[in-house]
Amino acid sequence: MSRLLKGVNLYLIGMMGAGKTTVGKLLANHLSYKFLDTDDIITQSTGRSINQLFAEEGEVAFRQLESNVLAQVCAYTQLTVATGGGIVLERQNWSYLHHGLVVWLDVPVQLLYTRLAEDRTRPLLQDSDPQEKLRSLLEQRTPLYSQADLKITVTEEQTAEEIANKVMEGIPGVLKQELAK
Ligand SMILES: Nc1ncnc2c1ncn2[C@@H]1O[C@H](COP(=O)(O)OP(=O)(O)OP(=O)(O)O)[C@@H](O)[C@H]1O
Ligand SMILES: O=C(O)C1=C[C@@H](O)[C@@H](O)[C@H](O)C1
Ligand SMILES: [Mg+2]
Repeated sequence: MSRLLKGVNLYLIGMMGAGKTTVGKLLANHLSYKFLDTDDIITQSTGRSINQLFAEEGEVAFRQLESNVLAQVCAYTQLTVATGGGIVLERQNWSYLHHGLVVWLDVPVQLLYTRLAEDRTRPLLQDSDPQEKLRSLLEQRTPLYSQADLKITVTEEQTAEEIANKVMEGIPGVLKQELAK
């Protein structure tokens, strides 16, 4: 499969809690690719947590950092990249994402909420009604996530390994479509 992909990067997009980081690491193993996480690169390079960056610099500055990181990452090949949930918001980011193959992990709000209920590391969820916040963010972003090359619909009972396998099974179909263009 990694030969079929010819080193083309795999970008995982989707809401916070969708499993981009968890599934991305497994996919990197399957493909013999390196794994990168744009959120991790930002926190490591700034020495600050995502919460700190949102509080001290604001979301706009965070989005700029995120775009800078993506621009640098896409210069490399053989990468599986877990992106931040909001990477799809900046139009310019799509020109970077489309250098590679873009996979949307589509997870229902109820499941996102269950996974993140105890999590305090996602600043956008520090809201009086986090479930409603997730619903409205997903509604707003669905047209953007839909620009992915491959959509994987995730259900509650699927393990991360099963989801990674589903992505692997979906890749040849996307490559065929690309060749037919
Ligand atoms: N298939 C799965 N089954 C059960 N739990 C999962 C699954 N995938 C991910 N999780 C759990 O859900 C939580 C969120 O997953 P993860 O951090 O991978 O999401 P993410 O898409 O990277 O989120 P963010 O955009 O905020 O970085 C983690 O606690 C992870 O262990
Ligand atoms: O969905 C979002 O906008 C975010 C998701 C996370 O990955 C982080 O990038 C940050 O918490 C913002
Ligand atoms: Mg993540």
